[in-house]
Amino acid sequence: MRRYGIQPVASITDDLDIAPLLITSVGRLLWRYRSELAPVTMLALLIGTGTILHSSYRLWWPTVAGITALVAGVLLYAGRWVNLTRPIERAYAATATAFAGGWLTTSTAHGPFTKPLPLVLAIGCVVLAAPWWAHRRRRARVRVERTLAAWPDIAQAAGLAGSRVQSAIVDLWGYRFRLGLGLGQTVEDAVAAVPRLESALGSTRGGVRVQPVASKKANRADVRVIETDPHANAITWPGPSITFITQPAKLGLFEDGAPVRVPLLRRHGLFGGVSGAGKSGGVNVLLGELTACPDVILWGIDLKRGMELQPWASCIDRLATTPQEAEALLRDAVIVLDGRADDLAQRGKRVWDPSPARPALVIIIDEYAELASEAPQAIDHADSIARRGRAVAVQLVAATQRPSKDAMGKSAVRSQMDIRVCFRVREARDADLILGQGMVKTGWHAHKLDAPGKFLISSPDHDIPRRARTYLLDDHGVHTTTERHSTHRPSLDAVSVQALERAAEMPITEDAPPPSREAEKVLMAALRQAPAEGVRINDLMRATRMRRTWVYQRLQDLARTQQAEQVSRGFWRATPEKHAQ
Ligand SMILES: Nc1ncnc2c1ncn2[C@@H]1O[C@H](COP(=O)(O)OP(=O)(O)OP(=O)(O)O)[C@@H](O)[C@H]1O
Repeated sequence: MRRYGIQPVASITDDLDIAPLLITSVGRLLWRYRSELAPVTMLALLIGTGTILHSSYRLWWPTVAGITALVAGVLLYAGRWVNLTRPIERAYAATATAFAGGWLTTSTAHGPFTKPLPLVLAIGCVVLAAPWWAHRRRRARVRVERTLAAWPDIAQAAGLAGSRVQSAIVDLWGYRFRLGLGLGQTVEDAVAAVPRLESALGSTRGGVRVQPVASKKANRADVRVIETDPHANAITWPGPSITFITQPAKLGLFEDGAPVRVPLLRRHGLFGGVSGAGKSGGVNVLLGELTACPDVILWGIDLKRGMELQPWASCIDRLATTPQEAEALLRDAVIVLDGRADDLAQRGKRVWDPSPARPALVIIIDEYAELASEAPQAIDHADSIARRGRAVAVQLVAATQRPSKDAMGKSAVRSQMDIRVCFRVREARDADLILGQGMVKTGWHAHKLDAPGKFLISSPDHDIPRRARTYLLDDHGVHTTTERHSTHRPSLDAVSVQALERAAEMPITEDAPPPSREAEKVLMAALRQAPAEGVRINDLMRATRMRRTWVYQRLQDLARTQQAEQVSRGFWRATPEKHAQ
């Protein structure tokens, strides 16, 4: 009994020990549920502040009212700055601020416990708390914060002990966080830890991606956890995202739901991937965007008898469906290019700024490999456009299954492609052909893309292998888009038209053998006689009586063998050393 008799004393002592523990636990709970408790905290703060203001600064109520109106207005109109991206979120923030500020203003003047202020506050808090508690993004953010709070344990389990979470962003599709890697850990270590991370973070298999960060810092990695896959279903094209080619076009969505924005002006594009991977789908989206621009004129080459591009015919200014037509089209594109180059030189300008009156010329070539095999002459022109077209806004977009050297004809075309869109390829190394040598090794695994329309993009703005999916523009979509856009198509500008007319009048063909050989002699002589500042291409054309393409091609050849050099833009002469020899 005695033993039991001392029990209460012992329990009092225990209670005293437990008190700080209890306070810490309650504190921890309050901190853990701070987001859910925010409306209660707000209510307490308002009563406290109202009491202080009423007792000591009663006359300040107009200031409180003014600040309230200002903050509510700023939230409503500029809430984006504080990550309130949706209008409904901004409206909520402004309403809550107006209510809290209005209540505080009144209680500053009359006292927080003056009737009916307590009742108004209670009702207001309950009404405003409901959307707060229900808000999906807030709840997701809290869930992610709680998951990442356990990061040291997760990192330990995944073999990344010592790494830290530096920042996290929650979006519609999941969340991503920036990882500061532990001493000596690399992005490759983080990539290798992906299956363990998936398990430790409780995500689905394949739901975690690790990427190097854009700044290329070796001790950082971006981890993306996909909870809802935006690529699970086809994403319908939402309509054109641009009205001028100067704006970046949206081609689809990345896995985090972010749009794939690509500036198109002064860039050549290559779309590659196996049959059925979605190249034509990608080209359709591109056409949907470009046909919405009144400062772009479109030409097309489709040697599959127009199967792919014919549906766009009403928006395409010129469509070639046979090798002969393709060759003529590209030859004319080079003439346009030269005409524009001359026009710029005369105006003392360096680049052609597209406008509806002077549109950019974009040439879409479906199945480029077929062009290379069926119209090899055309490849010379394509090569010329790829090399010199950017400044004058004459651009190429080529789609092909496998852009090998054979299929692409001259390799210059491939190397000049600034935007590479790689759909699924059969073998890993094929991605190198589309994206560039060595890309597969650095994580550009296009062979792992698992659905049509999924792609990797490499361009000056996208240098990280992030999976994306193009929007889907079905036949009906193409039909309605062409109907809508065909009424706003521009015509070819006067400079280009005149260049084409002049060329049509010129009797000499560039591939007639005897005059060509004669012309080569004349060209070399003219270069040798050129003054120190060189001779203009126009003068060389006149002297040789050959077209610009021919002259330009020979000059390139002579430059390669160091027999001629470009002194300044458009001025050439024979290389002095060779001349002296
Ligand atoms: N973004 C996408 N989302 C969903 N499905 C798509 C997408 N893109 C393409 N597809 C589907 O994949 C099929 C094949 O696509 P597409 O014709 O574009 O492939 P391709 O690479 O051009 O093939 P080919 O080289 O044989 O012309 C389409 O019929 C379409 O149903």
